[in-house]
Amino acid sequence: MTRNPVDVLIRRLDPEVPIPAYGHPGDAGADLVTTEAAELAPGERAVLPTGVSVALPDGYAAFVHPRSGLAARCGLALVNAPGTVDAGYRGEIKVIVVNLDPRESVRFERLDRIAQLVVQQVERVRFHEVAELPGSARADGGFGSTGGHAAVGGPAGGMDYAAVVHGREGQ
Ligand SMILES: O=c1ccn([C@H]2C[C@H](O)[C@@H](COP(=O)(O)OP(=O)(O)OP(=O)(O)O)O2)c(=O)[nH]1
Ligand SMILES: [Mg+2]
Repeated sequence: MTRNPVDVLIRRLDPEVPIPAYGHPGDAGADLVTTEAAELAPGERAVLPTGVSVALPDGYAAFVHPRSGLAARCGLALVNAPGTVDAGYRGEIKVIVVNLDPRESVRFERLDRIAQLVVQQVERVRFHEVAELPGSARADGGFGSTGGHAAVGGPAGGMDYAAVVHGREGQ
């Protein structure tokens, strides 16, 4: 089943820039181009303009993701991947690239596709401060803890999540 597309307003700041397009049906990302040619030495980074700005509907955000082909072929990464474009941002979308190849420079021509934009619905949350968090199977096991000794504490032990949240409403 195909869902209706979400409408996003876009402004071209450069008349030669193509409207971001999905390569295939079902693709998550629409490609962004750079309007400036650039050459990055190994380890060098740059903030590249894309020539577009957007107005996303409330409740959405757009994420600037790397293109895997450039990552595999040239070692190109996005410093802040994925870059977050807020619904209220009306400025030009920029792409913060870095050349991670230790030896080779990477060169872009004007209008080369350098990144892809993924538009997603995002939740807005309310934070409820509590003295103790409910238990969980993972508990405080952090990086690399899976597969070691068993986590202490059962699922949601000792606290009714909904009661804590709803019990505090109106306070
Ligand atoms: O890859 C990116 C990431 C962000 N932005 C724009 C849109 C986003 O809404 C704004 C701010 O980004 P972010 O919140 O990540 O940066 P910040 O350092 O937290 O800045 P601010 O204090 O303005 O929120 O910059 C881009 O154009 N490209
Ligand atoms: Mg921010």
